[in-house]
Amino acid sequence: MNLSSEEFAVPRFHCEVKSEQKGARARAQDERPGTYVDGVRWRQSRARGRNRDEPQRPLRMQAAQQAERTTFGELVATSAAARASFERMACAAACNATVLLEGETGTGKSRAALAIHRASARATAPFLVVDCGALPANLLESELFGHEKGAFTGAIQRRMGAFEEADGGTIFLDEIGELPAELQPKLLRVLENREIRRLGTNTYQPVNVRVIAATHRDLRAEVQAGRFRSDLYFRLAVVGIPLPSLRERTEDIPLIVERILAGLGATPEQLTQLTAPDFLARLQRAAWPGNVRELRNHLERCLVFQSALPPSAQDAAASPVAPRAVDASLTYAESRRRALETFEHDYVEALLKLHGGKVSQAAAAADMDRVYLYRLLRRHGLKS
Ligand SMILES: Nc1ncnc2c1ncn2[C@@H]1O[C@H](COP(=O)(O)OP(=O)(O)OP(=O)(O)O)[C@@H](O)[C@H]1O
Repeated sequence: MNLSSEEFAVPRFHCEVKSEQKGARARAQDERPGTYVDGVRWRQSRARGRNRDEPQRPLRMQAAQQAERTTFGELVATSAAARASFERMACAAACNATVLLEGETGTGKSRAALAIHRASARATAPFLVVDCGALPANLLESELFGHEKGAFTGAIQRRMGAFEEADGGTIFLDEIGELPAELQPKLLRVLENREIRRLGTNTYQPVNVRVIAATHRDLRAEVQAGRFRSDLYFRLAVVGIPLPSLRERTEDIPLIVERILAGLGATPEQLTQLTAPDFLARLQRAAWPGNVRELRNHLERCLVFQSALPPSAQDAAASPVAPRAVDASLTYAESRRRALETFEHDYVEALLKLHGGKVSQAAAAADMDRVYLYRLLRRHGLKS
């Protein structure tokens, strides 16, 4: 097919090809400038397999594989959507390609990245995490690529960057959608040429690192809006893995609840109480904007308060059992950790509410670092 566009500038996503049950469908992505085939505007085309069985065979194989994989690393699921993601993770582990994990906050992106690394040939080499949203551009550049002594004020000694430290292993670039614009071409270069340049030097050195990136943003929309470089997006999304939100797969909730409670060391009585059909049905009806992380935090609160709390933070805070929050059968350290988690959650939730959702204002009023407040909000599933 000979496609030509009306103008020289084309949309960043020109055409989408999707496999369907009986073949594939290609569809134009943007009305402007439009796509023309022999002078006729083209919107979509379908391609079918040569015989009926041809497209069915891989689909059947895929279905059989999906039926088998209900876990990947510490992630568990039974829904078709999550199992399809697990299959992709397994494929990603078997190769060296760059991976882009896309999903809302708390859907398990960090755990998926670690599990891919652990299942890969690089498992015994380092796994390094860099949060691209946590640092200003100059510090992030040094964090990623390192710096020479005197490269900038305060660079009192030479420092290795994460890419060098992760040599032979994997680097996990969390919140890649927050990568400052000035660093985007630098990361692109690393992905294309597999070489880095420390701040303060003019020479490039080779690196052998597998990149897994994650974002809670719709990165394609960021590209369309001109905030994220399309060439970098395509370099990152060689293997794109979507992680579905919890509300898109409420059938996974019982299994996930069991897994989380076991991990939290729930007693058999607590397990019975918190996996009772009524309680699970309530959990399945809740919204969980913070996804599995929020569900996990809620279950932790249930264990602390020794009660099947209704799945709403406000209800939980108003629970009459709150004053009996101490469980002396736990170690002091564990009990303290859980109480602190609950306090942190409730504090930052109330703080943000008080300041109408304005993070900078809330951080200033609470005398907290804004980046730290963001981190807390994300950890507790209160902000994506
Ligand atoms: N399918 C799952 N099965 C069991 N636990 C899960 C699953 N998905 C997520 N979790 C748990 O939810 C919590 C949050 O996961 P994780 O930190 O990987 O999320 P995330 O998507 O990286 O979040 P963020 O975008 O905010 O960084 C972890 O405790 C993780 O173990």
